[in-house]
Amino acid sequence: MTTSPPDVIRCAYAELVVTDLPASRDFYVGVLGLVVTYEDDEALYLRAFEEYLHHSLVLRKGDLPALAVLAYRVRSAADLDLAEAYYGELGVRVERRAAGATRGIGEAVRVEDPLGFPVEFFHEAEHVERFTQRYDVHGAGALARLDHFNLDTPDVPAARKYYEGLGFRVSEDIQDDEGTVYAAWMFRKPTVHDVALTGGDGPRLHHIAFASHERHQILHICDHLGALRKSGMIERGPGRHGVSNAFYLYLRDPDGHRIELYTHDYYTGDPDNPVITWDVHDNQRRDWWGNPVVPSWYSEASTVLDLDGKPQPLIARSEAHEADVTIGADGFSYTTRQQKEFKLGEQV
Ligand SMILES: O=S(=O)(O)c1ccc(O)c(O)c1
Ligand SMILES: [Ca+2]
Ligand SMILES: [Fe+2]
Repeated sequence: MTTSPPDVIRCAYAELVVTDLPASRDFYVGVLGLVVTYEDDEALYLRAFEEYLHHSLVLRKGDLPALAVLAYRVRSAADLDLAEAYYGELGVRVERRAAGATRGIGEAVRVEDPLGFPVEFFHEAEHVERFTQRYDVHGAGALARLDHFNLDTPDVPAARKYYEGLGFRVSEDIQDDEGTVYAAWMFRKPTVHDVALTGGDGPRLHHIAFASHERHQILHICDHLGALRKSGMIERGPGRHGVSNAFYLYLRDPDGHRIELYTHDYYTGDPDNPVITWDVHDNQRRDWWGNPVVPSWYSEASTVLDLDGKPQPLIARSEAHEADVTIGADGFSYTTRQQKEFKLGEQV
């Protein structure tokens, strides 16, 4: 590459296609408590309480549940020209979008990246009220901000190299002793990740995650779903991750899109931040208490659209799938107590 990459600050918003806007509003606003910046019959523009840009999530009505775009904020308007040149040199499809092409977002560059994902780079965006201290509207399950995207992609080392080209650094990854890489977490903002690469058939969106400040907010959302008799929307957790150390919960929205609620990972901002590599057979890597990862978490993910709104064809992962290597939902693995012996986990 001769051109410099755009200076990415952080993951900034995602646009999901949903089939039933009122049902989605009941979940994202009624249960998750996200703030409606703007809504009409076609779309909902939502933000979490600490966010002052127009939105961090767009839900657009459509026939096929899918990811329409992942957006990263760049440091300056000049980075849009860098993005256009960088992706032009990569030989992928590049579109320049005028300010307002997406409500609340300024001029942008939208690409089909080398991994097959629709990705947008923007700098300008409309500022709206920041609800950081609007405790009068927070509610018990208040979410603070968008934290990361998690992407299913067949070749994790290739995806890692592509994101390193964009200036992302690895904070943690999962490997085996033959060097197969099952997942990697990469960041621009000084937390564990803005993007995670999960080895699997792709391109697919595995999840998007919102961060809360405290575990009790995540637990309240579990209780709230119970009160609505919608506890079935809980797919995995609540629990404590090994990777990232975050307390987590995974929900499936009315269309099956996976949303993670996440709190308390750690600071990664120094240049010598140590990389943590986990053994795929360590059953505390994905859940610090060793709870099994439910099979659907390994196998299911959202369709991804190209820039014409058409589903991207999938490329099958050729390396081993983590779910197989750990024999079902983490069925056989070891804990530090039983070094190298296998602990028979619960089969779910
Ligand atoms: O399950 S893992 O501990 O590997 C994990 C860590 C951080 C995440 O954001 C995640 O989705 C999954
Ligand atoms: Ca705390
Ligand atoms: Fe996550």
